[in-house]
This record gives sequence, C-alpha cells and structure tokens, in this order.
Amino acid sequence: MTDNPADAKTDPATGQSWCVDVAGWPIDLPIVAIKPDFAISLMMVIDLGVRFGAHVGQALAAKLKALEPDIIVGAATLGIPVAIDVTRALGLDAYVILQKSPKLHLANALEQRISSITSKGEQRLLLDRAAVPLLKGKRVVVVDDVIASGSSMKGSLDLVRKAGAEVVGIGVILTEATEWKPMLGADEHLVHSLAHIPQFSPDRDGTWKPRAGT
Ligand SMILES: O=P(O)(O)OC[C@H]1O[C@H](OP(=O)(O)OP(=O)(O)O)[C@H](O)[C@@H]1O
Repeated sequence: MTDNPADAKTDPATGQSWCVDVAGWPIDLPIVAIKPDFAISLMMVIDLGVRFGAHVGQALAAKLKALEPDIIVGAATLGIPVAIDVTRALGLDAYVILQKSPKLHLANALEQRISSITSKGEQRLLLDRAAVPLLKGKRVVVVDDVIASGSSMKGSLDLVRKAGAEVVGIGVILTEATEWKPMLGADEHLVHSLAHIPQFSPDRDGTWKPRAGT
C-alpha cells in the first residue's frame, strides 16, 4: 500500500464490457480502466479470428474502393492484419507496414515519434527507405484498427507524405471518442470507420458509463 495517491495502481479489469456493432458483426469489448476515473473498451483484433478479419477487410474495402488507392499502409502492430485484409479485399497485392521495432535493416529508416492511448510512453514509427518507391507519387490509404488520440495516425500520415505519397483516405475499424479530430485537423474528413466507441467514467455505484460527448 502507498500513502501517495499518485503511486496508487488502477486495476485495469473492470469486469464490464461494451458491445459494438462492426458493420453488422457485433463484438463485446472488455472495458479496461486506465485511471481510477477513466476507462476505454479494448479491441484486440488479433484475438477475433480470421473470419472477423475478412469481414472488416471487405467492409472497409467497400468504403475505400472509390478512392482508387494504389496501395495500403498500416502501422504495427494491430494495424498489420487490417492492412493485409483490406489489401486482399481490394484485390491488391503489395502493402507497406510502418514498424515500431528498430530492426537492423531499419537503421536508416524515415522516423516519426508517436504516443498512443493504449501504450505507455513515446514510441517510434519507422518507414523502411526500401519501401519509399512503393509510395512515391502513389494514391495511399492508411489503415489501423483504432483511432483514439490520433497520434499514431498523424505519425503515419506524416511518414507516408514524407515518402512522397498522396493520402487519399484513412480506414479504421473503430473511431474512439473525439480527441483524434483536432489531432488530425484538416485530415479528419479522410477518415472512414466501421463503428464508433465511447470512453467511460464510473458512476456513483462504480458502473462504467459512456462519457458525455464521446
Ligand atoms: O489514436 P491513438 O491514441 O494513437 O491510438 C491508436 C493506436 O493505439 C494502438 O496501438 P498501440 O500503440 O497500442 O500499439 P500496438 O498496435 O503495437 O499494440 C492501436 O493499434 C492504434 O495504432
């Protein structure tokens, strides 16, 4: 036990869940406390199976097809299956992943700093210079599983543009709350999502309820 409230740990498991309809496919997401008075509902797309992956790939492709993308870009880690499923559903082949692990071959990569709502501290997004020719002058759609603070997506957009691509759209399975809108600024209108999730505060009896305006 600690006397300093700042040292107190929040138990992330609330035992509650939030149901969201993802383009006709309902999923239950655990509500996870990040602070004593703040929780999110957490989608781990890699735990939802290949049929769900194919479903979101097809549903996002249906929204993104008219933008005529040449190639899809996704950010590690949870943006990887989304990028693959959307690429497959659009009938494309190549895709580009923005990595987070500083592999040996990425020593000279293009780099952007990000800090997402679900990961502690600052992270780096890395674009392999060998992938730049796949993007330069191309129509690109950037995908991810979730956009929340918008930091990860903003970093992805900056990197893709540094590589000389035109970003014609953004595809996400879920938008979360609204913080991402000012973060993306003029790029907000590029976002296509399959569903929206709020953020949560506890009411007096400890039940987590959607925060107003989220
Ligand atoms: O809008 P934001 O606040 O940036 O949050 C969204 C990002 O957070 C998650 O990634 P995370 O950083 O947890 O990394 P992971 O995909 O490697 O698990 C998610 O996959 C998005 O990329």
